[in-house]
Amino acid sequence: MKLGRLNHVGVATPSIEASVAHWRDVMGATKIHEPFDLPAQGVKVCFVDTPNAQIELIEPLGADSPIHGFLAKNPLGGQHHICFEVPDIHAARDEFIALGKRVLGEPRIGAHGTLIFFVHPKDMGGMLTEIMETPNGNH
Ligand SMILES: CC[C@H](C(=O)O)C(=O)SCCNC(=O)CCNC(=O)[C@H](O)C(C)(C)COP(=O)(O)OP(=O)(O)OC[C@H]1O[C@@H](n2cnc3c(N)ncnc32)[C@H](O)[C@@H]1OP(=O)(O)O
Ligand SMILES: [Co+2]
Repeated sequence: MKLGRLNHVGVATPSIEASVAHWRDVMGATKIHEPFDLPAQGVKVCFVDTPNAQIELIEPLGADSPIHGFLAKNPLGGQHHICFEVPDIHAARDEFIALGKRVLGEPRIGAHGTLIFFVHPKDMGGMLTEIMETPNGNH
């Protein structure tokens, strides 16, 4: 596996509105994007730019949201996943499977509009890991 660029740190929250106030007023984030719903992934998303990466705030959307369990255990929310870029999402998926890691589902379109998949935290040292195909032109 050739580690690519850190694209974002996923932070689960019960309230994007409250978290935006924290990242703006406490952390001094200068660029907070408009929140948007991602119903296919069961989350509402808001990107907060940092000087060298991005915070991806995620709030549950719908009864089947995959982050309800996390928030039940962590009511304040917190660091949920980390996302790295790869040039070839299918080759990366095959590599993780060959390494015996549990890849969760097929590659699907994520919040940045490119294909993503997740690797189970229990196979990744406790860190839910998202792999994302590098957006066009940023190889
Ligand atoms: C895709 C749009 C956007 C993007 O960037 O493009 C996003 O990133 S959206 C992010 C939200 N979507 C996902 O997280 C999808 C992948 N996640 C899952 O399929 C589940 O969350 C899963 C399978 C990782 C955990 O599901 P759940 O919490 O319902 O299962 P368990 O309670 O049985 O958990 C099993 C075990 O794992 C521990 N766990 C759960 N979540 C995390 C986490 N985020 N980081 C670390 N560990 C986690 C949980 O505590 C359990 O451990 P145990 O010791 O057995 O209690
Ligand atoms: Co993410």
